[in-house]
Amino acid sequence: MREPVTLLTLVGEAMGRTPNVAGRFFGALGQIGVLVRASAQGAGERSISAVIDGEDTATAVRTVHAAFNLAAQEVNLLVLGKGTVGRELLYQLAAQQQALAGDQDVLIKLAGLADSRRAVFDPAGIPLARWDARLQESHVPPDIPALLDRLRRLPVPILVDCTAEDTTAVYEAALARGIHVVSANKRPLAATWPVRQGLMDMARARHRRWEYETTVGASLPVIDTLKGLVRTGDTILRIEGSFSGTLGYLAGELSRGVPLSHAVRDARARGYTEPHPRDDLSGLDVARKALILARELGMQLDLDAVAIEPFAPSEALGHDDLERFFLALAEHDDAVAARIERMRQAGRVLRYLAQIDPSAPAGAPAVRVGPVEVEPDHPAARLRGTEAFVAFTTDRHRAYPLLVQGAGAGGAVTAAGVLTDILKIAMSLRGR
Ligand SMILES: NC(=O)C1=CN([C@@H]2O[C@H](COP(=O)(O)OP(=O)(O)OC[C@H]3O[C@@H](n4cnc5c(N)ncnc54)[C@H](O)[C@@H]3O)[C@@H](O)[C@H]2O)C=CC1
Ligand SMILES: N[C@@H](CC=O)C(=O)O
Repeated sequence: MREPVTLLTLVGEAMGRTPNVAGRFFGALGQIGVLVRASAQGAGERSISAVIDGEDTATAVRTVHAAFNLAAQEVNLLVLGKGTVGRELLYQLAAQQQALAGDQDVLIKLAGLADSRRAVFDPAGIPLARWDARLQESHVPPDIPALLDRLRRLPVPILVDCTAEDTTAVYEAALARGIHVVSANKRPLAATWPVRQGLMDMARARHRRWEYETTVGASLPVIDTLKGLVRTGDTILRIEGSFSGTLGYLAGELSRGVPLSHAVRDARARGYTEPHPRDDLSGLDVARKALILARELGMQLDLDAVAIEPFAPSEALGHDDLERFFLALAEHDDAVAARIERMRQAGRVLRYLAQIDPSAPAGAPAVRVGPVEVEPDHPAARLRGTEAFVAFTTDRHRAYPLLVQGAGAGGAVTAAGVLTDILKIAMSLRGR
């Protein structure tokens, strides 16, 4: 037995007549990885005791209080990335923290924050008005395993991935430690099927949540809707739509006569594009989204099975350096403008569409993404700005596809979707 130990006792009237008191007590401790070394139930049915490691005392007490609604449910976040989405998430948290604690009994704390160069961690919670300064003051490099080790000791630990990196190893480390994951980042979901499936299995085996609603259509309820259709036994016949806020925005700007390179600069400045806009213009970002949806249907595909036609000429997309990239893109401004004008004269508009066809014949790609010249009566023709839409044609929604439509990119909507995913986890632990 490790020493020192703590005897944690839950005391209450009428315990013997209230169902599942012991389940909630031990379940709450198990959720945060606290080991119960010994346990006993009082003969008078008014107390339950557990012997736990002394170092777990504070966390265990807070967690048990929350499990019995004696205190707000504390949730502890480690946020990776403070770019467009991460930064906006922190602003929204700062604005909502008090209301969530008061109205929803959920106390969301920022335990840690990391960018690519440094990290800050404070188990008492980093004040949300000071996260920027605290990170600037830090000289600590982002040692992710060490940060996760500290996070897992706190009630309801959640890793929030607002980067655009390959973070599959980070998720593995988080889930192995019993940490929930919320992703805005599509890359781990678009990893090879065995890697993605391994993470899903790990989350399930450890009863941890992995939420990723914002990876397709920002805060639009695309993934929840699809999961609902699949779980209730509907058969998905086809999914199609315009999945990219950036490409929707660019198509609109081009049709107003804005040169391609200017419109892309503008979309990037507005926070719609991926960190490198090449990922949008090449079709890769839409391909990842389409793959994420296809996999929800159980289609065991990898990214290389997606047929991708780029939005902009591939030869313009080679440069890593952004200034050189924009210069190369500008060389194609006139040709792209001429194509848009030809479409306008023919009464059509340019859209970038994705199609998922689960029963595609052998040899034909089941998932394809690419530019399409659509007629004015096509649902995509009416999209404005960053609007995205996803149409689900199913056995039950055969005559009229089920449509999800709205802003598909941008810091504010995406961060709100990430916060919603965090709250889903917190609320489910409160039984709501
Ligand atoms: N901007 C949008 O409208 C939407 C973005 N997303 C996704 O959200 C993610 C973030 O997007 P943005 O905020 O727009 O990108 P961004 O480029 O503005 O921010 C990414 C941040 O991650 C940081 N970072 C890079 N490597 C890191 C590491 N190893 N550890 C910690 N931080 C690291 C970078 O320093 C940067 O600040 C991307 O995966 C994107 O696909 C999803 C839906 C919509
Ligand atoms: N770059 C993406 C951001 C959201 O996923 C887009 O424009 O759709």
